[in-house]
Amino acid sequence: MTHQQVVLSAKQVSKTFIGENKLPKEVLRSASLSVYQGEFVTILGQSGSGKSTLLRMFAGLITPDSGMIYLEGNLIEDPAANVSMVFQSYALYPWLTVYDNIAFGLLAQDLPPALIAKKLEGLLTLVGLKGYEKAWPRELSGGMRQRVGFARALAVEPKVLLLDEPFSALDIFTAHKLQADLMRIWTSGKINTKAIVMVTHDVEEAVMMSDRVVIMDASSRQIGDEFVINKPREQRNKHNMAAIIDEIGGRLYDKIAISQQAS
Ligand SMILES: Nc1ncnc2c1ncn2[C@@H]1O[C@H](COP(=O)(O)OP(=O)(O)OP(=O)(O)O)[C@@H](O)[C@H]1O
Repeated sequence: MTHQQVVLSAKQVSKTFIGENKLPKEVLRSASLSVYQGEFVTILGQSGSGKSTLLRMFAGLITPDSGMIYLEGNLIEDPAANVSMVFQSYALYPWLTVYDNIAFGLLAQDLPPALIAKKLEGLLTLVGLKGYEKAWPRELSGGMRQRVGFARALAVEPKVLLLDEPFSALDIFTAHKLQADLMRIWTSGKINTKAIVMVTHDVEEAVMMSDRVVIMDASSRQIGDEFVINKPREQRNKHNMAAIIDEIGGRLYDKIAISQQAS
């Protein structure tokens, strides 16, 4: 895997929201993060530290007050067509079948139904949804719904896939199965996606899946520590990754303690 070429980057982005109490809340302060070709980067950090805000900026869903977001050198200012997002809550359309949910982005591009069917054939098999095309989201388990979420995101062949706690609503067995399937798809070379950025609270999940884990620092409101995970994924397990899981968990704990003291 080559990591030289930057695919996605946040350059000194800042964001202040006006909270429900009408007071400004600074969430990001000149934060920067570059994601390289072939990289799976995970953002960890305490609740409210701005992880999802940064992820939504990468998708073009939130505009920074200052700073820039670039996808392959092009400024992202609006919802980006080449970027797909998967949400914790699945965010499926309940009035559409599994197939139509997955095809939604392609239908929006006005592609002919036969071409859409051709494009989706392999994907349905890849994500384990073959035979479920006519089902309704309400008929599916959480794991299967999230498979639809992944398939819908991948159907448009995004350059970048953004994952906002995609496994956290699932039981641990379903989550592990889906994580393994995503890893298989990601490393299979069958998708054209160049980089994945995930937000999670689960340190073990981050270490098992990522090439690099970064921590959003709630005090500086920037990306703080970074950990490169060099061990090949197929050789990683809970035991041989225990030291790095502990180190990152400890660092995270320290950051939370520091920011709680400051507030
Ligand atoms: N549109 C908005 N309007 C006002 N405040 C917002 C908005 N979006 C986010 N916030 C606030 O900004 C802060 C950071 O939110 P964000 O969702 O980015 O954090 P997070 O690190 O992803 O948190 P969590 O881990 O709990 O999901 C929070 O205090 C949140 O309430």
